[in-house]
Amino acid sequence: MKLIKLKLASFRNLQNIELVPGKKFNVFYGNNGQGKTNLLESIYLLATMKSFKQAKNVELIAFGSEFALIKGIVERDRVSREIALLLEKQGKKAKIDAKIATRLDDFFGSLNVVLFTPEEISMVRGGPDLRRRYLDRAVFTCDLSYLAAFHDYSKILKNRNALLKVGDGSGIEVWTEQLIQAAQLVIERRKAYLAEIGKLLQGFYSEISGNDETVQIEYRLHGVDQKAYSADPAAALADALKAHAAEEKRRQTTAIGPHRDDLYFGLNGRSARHFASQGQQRSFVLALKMAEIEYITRCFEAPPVLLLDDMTSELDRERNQNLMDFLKKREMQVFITTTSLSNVAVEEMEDNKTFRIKEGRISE
Ligand SMILES: Nc1ncnc2c1ncn2[C@@H]1O[C@H](COP(=O)(O)OP(=O)(O)OP(=O)(O)O)[C@@H](O)[C@H]1O
Repeated sequence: MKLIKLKLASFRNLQNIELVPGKKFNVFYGNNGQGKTNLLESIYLLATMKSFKQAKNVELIAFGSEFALIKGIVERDRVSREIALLLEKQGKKAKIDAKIATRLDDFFGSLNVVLFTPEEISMVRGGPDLRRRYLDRAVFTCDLSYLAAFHDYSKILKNRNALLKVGDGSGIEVWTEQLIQAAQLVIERRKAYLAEIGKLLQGFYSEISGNDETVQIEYRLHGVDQKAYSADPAAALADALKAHAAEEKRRQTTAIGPHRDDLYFGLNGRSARHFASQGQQRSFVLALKMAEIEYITRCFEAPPVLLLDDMTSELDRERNQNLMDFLKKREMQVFITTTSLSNVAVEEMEDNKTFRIKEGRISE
């Protein structure tokens, strides 16, 4: 999977861009605030329809403009397609080969991306919502039907919460039953994904850290007994909801379910969130991303495009070198941003293209 052309109009500070990236390493350099991250954000949007900064459309459209346009020509198995995303203040419209994309699988899967930014260390350190967001997006990439399962669950949860807010609890059983069913579909898919990623994680962590530390990744049900869940998921969820009934009445919201679950990241048998150093946490996230790259490569039989935002300044020399070795071995297109070319070992990157970004303009 490769992005062979990118056109931007009125996207943030990138007013008018036409770019022909190379098939392997693409390095974008420039001072702070010139548009490097904006460029990666546009590619991410083209793949996922979402901003990795959770930005609203009005923030993505250049100041003073009414809309922004992101257009890319992508190539997979020697077939190229044009993806276009029109961002208006009220919404987004996607077109594939000039036809409006109406179904999910019209749009998704033409371009897959994996993103690594310095901020993503907060996935280890921060609250569970960041880990759930990562997990849901990762599961969805290879399993489009996950989105329907996730939306079903969210709808039922919303209805159940609405009833908890207004009523005396009557009629809740119907929603509880539906919630239990929908929750299982979400949890099972998340767990299945983690089982696969878990198998790959250790190898990549060792590769990146160059030591023999051990890593673990596990799904953590919130307020539900893990063993009871393995034996009988529906009964375990029902029991947990019963046990939380008083709390639910008091707080007027559903107390357990996938919307509260978390991921556990372990390092040498201890919580990476609480005990790992910054460097170890960074290696953990990077290993997770490498595992995701491998997973996507297997399910699409084509590697995703990797977006590395200003990451070279974040890793030490040895980890950097290990990352470079990983990238060199793969037929994967990579977009790297950096403040200075001296931060990245361009001379080691076979088949590289460098671009300078200044005040929203890109030159080779
Ligand atoms: N909607 C918008 N319209 C015009 N300019 C915008 C818009 N949103 C952000 N910008 C501008 O984009 C610039 C930030 O770009 P970006 O985040 O890509 O910087 P960067 O080159 O990655 O810098 P750093 O190295 O500091 O991360 C800022 O100058 C900001 O004012």
